[in-house]
Order: sequence, then C-alpha cells, then structure tokens
Amino acid sequence: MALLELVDVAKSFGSLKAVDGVSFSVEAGEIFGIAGPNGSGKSTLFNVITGIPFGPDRGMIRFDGEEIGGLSGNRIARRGLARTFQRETSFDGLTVFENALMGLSFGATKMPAAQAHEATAEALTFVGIDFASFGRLAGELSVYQRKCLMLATAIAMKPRMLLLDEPASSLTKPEIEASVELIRRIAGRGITILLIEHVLTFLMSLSQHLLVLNQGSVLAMGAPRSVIEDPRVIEAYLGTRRAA
Ligand SMILES: Nc1ncnc2c1ncn2[C@@H]1O[C@H](COP(=O)(O)OP(=O)(O)OP(=O)(O)O)[C@@H](O)[C@H]1O
Repeated sequence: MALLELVDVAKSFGSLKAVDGVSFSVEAGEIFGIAGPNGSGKSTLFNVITGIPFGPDRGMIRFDGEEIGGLSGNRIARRGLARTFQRETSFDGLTVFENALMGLSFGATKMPAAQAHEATAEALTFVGIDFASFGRLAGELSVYQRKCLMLATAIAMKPRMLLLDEPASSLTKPEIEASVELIRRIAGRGITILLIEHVLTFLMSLSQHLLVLNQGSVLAMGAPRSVIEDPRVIEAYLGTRRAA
C-alpha cells in the first residue's frame, strides 16, 4: 500500500501556479526522488505535504491511508512525517544536543526525559556527530555538520517518512558521498524517503522511482533511468547540463 498518496494537488501564489495538479504515490520503504529545474515547484510541493508553512489550495494528500491535506505542520509531524529544509535550519544559539532534542517535542512519540535524551543521543551519533560536539553551539558547525544536525533532529522524531529538500546542496564531493551513504542508512532503519535534489547522480544512486516536475506539473515519472532518458526531461531539465 502507498504510504503517501497525492491526487491533483495544487498551490498558487496569485496567478502563479507553483504546484499544478500533481499526483503520485510513494510506497512504504522506498526512496522516491524528485527533480526539476529551478522554480519548478519542488519545495512548494514539500511545503504543502508537510503543512510547513502552508497546505494545498486543492487536491488530496493521504498519509498511511488518512487525509492530511490542510492539517497544521505540527499535527502532520506527529503522524510520523518529518522534513528537512533546503537551507540549513537550526537554532544557532542552542547546543547541538538541544537542537536535536527539540525534534522530539514535535514527534509522534511522547517519552520520559531520560528516554528522550537517550533517543536524541542515538540520533546524533547515528548521523556521525560525536559526543564531544553535543555541547557545541549549532552556529559553530560546518555546513555539512549542520545538515547532519537537521537530519538528526528529524530522525529523533522517529518518523515513518522523511522529506529531504536538497540534502547535497553546497557540499563537497566527499561530503556528497557521505550523504548518500547516510541516506541509505536512514532508509535501512525502515524510514521511507522522499528526496528533492539537483545533483542527478545523487538522485540516481538512491532512488527507486523518480519524478520530474516542470512549471508545477509532473513531466515524467517512473524508473530513474527511463525518466532521465525521456526526451521531454532532457529538453526541460537536463539539456543545458548535458550540453555543459
Ligand atoms: N511563498 C511564496 N510566495 C510567492 N511565490 C512563491 C512562494 N514560494 C515559491 N514561490 C514561487 O513558486 C515557484 C516555485 O518555487 P519553488 O521554490 O517551489 O521551486 P523549486 O523547484 O523548489 O526551485 P529551486 O530548485 O530553485 O529551489 C517559483 O516561481 C517561486 O518564485
């Protein structure tokens, strides 16, 4: 059964149709990739799915069989759907540990303080942040470490599904390789992943299905190899990169 299902979802800003009648479904346990040119509606799609900061204008969004379209971000998170953001978001004046601990307050599982601390430490260690860094201010971390912290904060929520918005942006090649490995390990925990990325090798190496958005609509969807060989995709999205 599909864990996440969208039918005819739309979101406009004035006359701009940022997301325009998008339908797709993500099976439990898979990594599902989303690509598309700048401004094609990828982040807006994540926003309307997670309710952060807004829901859709129309359409159906079902998570684990239940309609979530238009619920508050907090209620959607409590159902087990977590996200990260394109830009590294953390509370820079709080420590690494405090940032990740806050993820739990949004998550589905309510737990005693000792257990919450244990889950937070486990999530941080899992993403590769060592114990010695737990007390550092988040603002002191490198871009890669901040991305890992965002992931740990989301994982601490114990989500069933994680939406990752351009996790490889601004990273070096070795850091991108480490991110691929980390996302595989997250999927290995049984967390279903919806992944936006511009770096196509990144998407191709991780995704079982790939969807390409163009001007708010689905241009192509299916097995990654067949999608990137689709002439419409090459024209709309890959043409300039291939030429380059
Ligand atoms: N809050 C907003 N108010 C007005 N217009 C917006 C808003 N958010 C997004 N848009 C517009 O909606 C369109 C889709 O933007 P979106 O950020 O979803 O695209 P994207 O595919 O994620 O782009 P990128 O790859 O550059 O991140 C763009 O034209 C953008 O300017």
